[in-house]
Amino acid sequence: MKQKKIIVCDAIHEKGFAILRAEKDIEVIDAVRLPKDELLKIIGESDVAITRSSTDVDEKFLNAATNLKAIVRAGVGVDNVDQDGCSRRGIIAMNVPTANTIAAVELTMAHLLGCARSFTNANNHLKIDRVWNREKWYGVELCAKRLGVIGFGNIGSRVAIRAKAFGMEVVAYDPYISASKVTDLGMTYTENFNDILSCDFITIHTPKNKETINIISHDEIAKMKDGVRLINCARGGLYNEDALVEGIKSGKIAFAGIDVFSKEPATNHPLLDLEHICVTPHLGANTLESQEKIAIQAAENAISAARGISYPNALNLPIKAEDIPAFVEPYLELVQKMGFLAAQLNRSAIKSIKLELEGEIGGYAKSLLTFGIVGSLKEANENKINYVNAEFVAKEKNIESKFEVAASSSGYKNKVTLVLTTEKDVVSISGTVFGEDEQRIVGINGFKFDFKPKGKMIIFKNNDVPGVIAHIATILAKEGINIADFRLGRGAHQFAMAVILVDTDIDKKIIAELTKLESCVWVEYAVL
Ligand SMILES: NC(=O)C1=CN([C@@H]2O[C@H](COP(=O)(O)OP(=O)(O)OC[C@H]3O[C@@H](n4cnc5c(N)ncnc54)[C@H](O)[C@@H]3O)[C@@H](O)[C@H]2O)C=CC1
Ligand SMILES: O=C(O)CCC(=O)C(=O)O
Repeated sequence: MKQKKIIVCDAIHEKGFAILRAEKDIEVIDAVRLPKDELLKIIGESDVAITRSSTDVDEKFLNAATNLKAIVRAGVGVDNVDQDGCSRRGIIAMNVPTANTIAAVELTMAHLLGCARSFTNANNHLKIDRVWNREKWYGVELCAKRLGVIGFGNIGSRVAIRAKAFGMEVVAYDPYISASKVTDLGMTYTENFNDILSCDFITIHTPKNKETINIISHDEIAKMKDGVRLINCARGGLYNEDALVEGIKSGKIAFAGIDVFSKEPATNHPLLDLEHICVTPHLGANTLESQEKIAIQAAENAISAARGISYPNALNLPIKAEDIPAFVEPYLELVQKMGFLAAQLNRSAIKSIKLELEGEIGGYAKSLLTFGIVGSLKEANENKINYVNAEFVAKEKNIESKFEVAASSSGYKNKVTLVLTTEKDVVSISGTVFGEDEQRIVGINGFKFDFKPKGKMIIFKNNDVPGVIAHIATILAKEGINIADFRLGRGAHQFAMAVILVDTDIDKKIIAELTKLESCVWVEYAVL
């Protein structure tokens, strides 16, 4: 029997190795101590790789991994795994989502206490400098202080519960959960990010993605209380690191507790030169218990994948290609993009996802719905949602998912409408495919359009009065934003909607300016 090769690229608990070595059909390659350029020379032999945050699964890695079938990220965050690159090469990317939750929660609590009492500094002062100075290290109490929690998932919610036990008042910001998940715990849920910025302590527990990178930067720090204390045990770069350095140097930030850096290992980072900070070298998951659990799960999942039996927590497993005729394929991609767009236009806890299908495409409603769910939930659940678990995750979150098939009545041969209902609003997006693969969005909330689902776009709903286009164009021109395309949809009533495709990223300030226009009903920025 030919053995399958599983390569372990980063340190995992010995129990994981023991599980791998016990299987006769598995050959284990221990590459833990191998320099990363050497790893690339041997990765080509392996069927499955187990990695942690020290190995970037990037273009270089994937180009060298010519025989790889699956990669198991032994942890939660998959921001260092190029999932699209994996999909393009047919490599299944998996993670181990909850085994290190408690470890990360408890390190966050340590940083929270460290931020309050500076005991890491006092420790260094006494042990290294041999100075007994009880006056320099006055702290503050957690009790009766406000803690802002950004991201109320597995880790954020547990940090909040522990902080509450310390007598803290917790305010949570997470647009992708139901408010009751927070309020049922006797905490405050907010949709207004400024409520977080006004807290005494702030901690972040979101994935790292385009929406969360720099979620706290210079402007946000400027709005904070003097003497605020900030913790980041999620990912480097969620707090802009230059802004952190500036804020700590100026004294605006009294103390920071930082476990993660934009570029790791971070042995020469300007944050390390500052006094009012406690840093740890990405230790969030490093407890014996967590590493044992992760290693066991990672090893078991890697074995299943090597044998082709199952791909637990697969992030990118596609629906069986042979069951899908060629004309349906672009619709799968289109529906996923429509879900992703709808979720960006309607950011709130999702209640239901419905597909309305016209034409022959109706015969593939179930597969299309899976892709629609993945698209709709991707933004808030990027670590967890995949084609395999989409329905299950939706059910677990009490999200109703359904479809309706009707005879073609709109004049299109095939048309799909995705209706996303959240606690805040209902957004419907219609799409079709022209020719073999010309995907088009043909409607948003009943307004007719015809544009490609691709790129950076501002969606602007307004009162249908003269001068609106000129006002928008003036604001964008002032900011040096080039308009690539401007599509207008007019409704039967007094409203109109514009889709403005732009060449460069749009920051929050521009959206805020557009919101202030008298004609504006709502405006959102989305990227597909
Ligand atoms: N320091 C370390 O060693 C560790 C770090 N982590 C990091 O912690 C992160 C969170 O982990 P979990 O809690 O297990 O993930 P999770 O998926 O359970 O929770 C993430 C939460 O963030 C929310 N979220 C997404 N986008 C948001 C936004 N723009 N604003 C506010 N909330 C948003 C989601 O709705 C979700 O509730 C991981 O993505 C990982 O990067 C995780 C484990 C260990
Ligand atoms: O890989 C590690 O050890 C860090 C864990 C982590 O950051 C994660 O699980 O997201």
